[in-house]
Amino acid sequence: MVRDPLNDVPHRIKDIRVTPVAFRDPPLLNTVGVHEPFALRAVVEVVTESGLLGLGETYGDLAHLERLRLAARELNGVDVWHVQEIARRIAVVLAADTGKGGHGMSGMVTGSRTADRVLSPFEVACLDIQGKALGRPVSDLLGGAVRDRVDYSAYLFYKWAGHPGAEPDEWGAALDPDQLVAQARRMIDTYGFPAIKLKGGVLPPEEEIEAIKALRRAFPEHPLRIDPNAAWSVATSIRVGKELDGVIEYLEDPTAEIGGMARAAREVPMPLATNMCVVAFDQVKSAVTEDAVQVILSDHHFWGGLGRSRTLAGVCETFGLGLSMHSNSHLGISLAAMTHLAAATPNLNYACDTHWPWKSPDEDVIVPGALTFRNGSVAVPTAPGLGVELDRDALARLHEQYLACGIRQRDDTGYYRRTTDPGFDPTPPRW
Ligand SMILES: O=C([O-])C(=O)C[C@H](O)[C@@H](O)C(=O)[O-]
Ligand SMILES: [Mg+2]
Repeated sequence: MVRDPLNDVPHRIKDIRVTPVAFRDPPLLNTVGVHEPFALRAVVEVVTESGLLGLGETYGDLAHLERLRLAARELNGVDVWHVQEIARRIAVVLAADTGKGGHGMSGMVTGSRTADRVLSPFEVACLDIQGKALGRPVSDLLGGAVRDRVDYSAYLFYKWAGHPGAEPDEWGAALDPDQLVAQARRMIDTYGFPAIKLKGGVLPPEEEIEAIKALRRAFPEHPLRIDPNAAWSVATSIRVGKELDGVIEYLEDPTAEIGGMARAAREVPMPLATNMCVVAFDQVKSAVTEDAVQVILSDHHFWGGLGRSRTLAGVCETFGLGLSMHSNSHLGISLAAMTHLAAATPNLNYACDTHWPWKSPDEDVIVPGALTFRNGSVAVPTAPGLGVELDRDALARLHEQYLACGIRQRDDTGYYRRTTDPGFDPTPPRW
């Protein structure tokens, strides 16, 4: 007899645990400041009456944690197949939420929807359980993998040699083109990444243009991108865009807002990409009408999970937009989710972002071995669900680290002011 796992055992939610964790993070510079010594994440565990465990990962800022816990209390008894009911309950409980408080992006992504950010880890955990119930990988639940490996890009950052007052880290300083090329060389030698992204908006644009040109000379075959997180005026964006004609595959968020991006897009020769001015479905219409962006970087952490990210992919396909993938500092549960999503998204036509190389290999919440990089790509897990297993000892260690580190909200600007320049003002446009 063929077992019908959908019907013979209900997979109703019995318990949800939300555990904040902290892991070491190098002093990576961006236009709003610098990464603090620890990055925060939250691990969401959903347990069903049938005894299955699903995993999700999301931001670890205190305001977000409080919302996750509020939402978790509403979800007991819901069947993990009823993600729409989960979304409805979360929308109801957050209806009066003004969206205030950090959520892990240090002010760089501000327009995403609170309910979508909260839904995401629960949805991923439910998909993990659904996959385990059926004995199928999450990519199968999303329509099936169209590739068995997912490409990621080398995500370069300007950085200090070490955190103020600490020893230099293993990567050392990267504050000029030669040091960035050395950073890229090391990252590509180690991981094999087929594309390169530079986090810009840190130094005057002329210096960042020189860095991109140095990367082009050193890596003639690698597609390149630069992302100043809207640090430039429209005029500066146009100047840099023209200067980098034929050098970069896309220019990511050179300037703020759909209107600014639209004006820049009319003048620059390459596609403009965004994970800042189109971060929710209600922003797509004006972006398309104004032809403000040609590539959207999806991110299941703020688009409301993997299912809604597949919907975004359909929207991009409909309007002829390119699709790439954004990341923040993350652990293995997120990497697994990103990999399943990318595998099951045929029109994801760029190497995805990942902060993975910046994380110490000995710090994660999953049992090592499920996700490995080869030639810049990760094999799509084929085990049921996400295909990763929670390492409880590691979770406890990183939770202790969270309690000890004292950081409760990502604050790149505050850290930069405290350590370097009390008068630092990241208000865009900086150039
Ligand atoms: O593409 C992006 O905008 C990002 O990756 C945002 C991140 O917060 C990045 O700027 C960082 O880690 O500093
Ligand atoms: Mg970006």
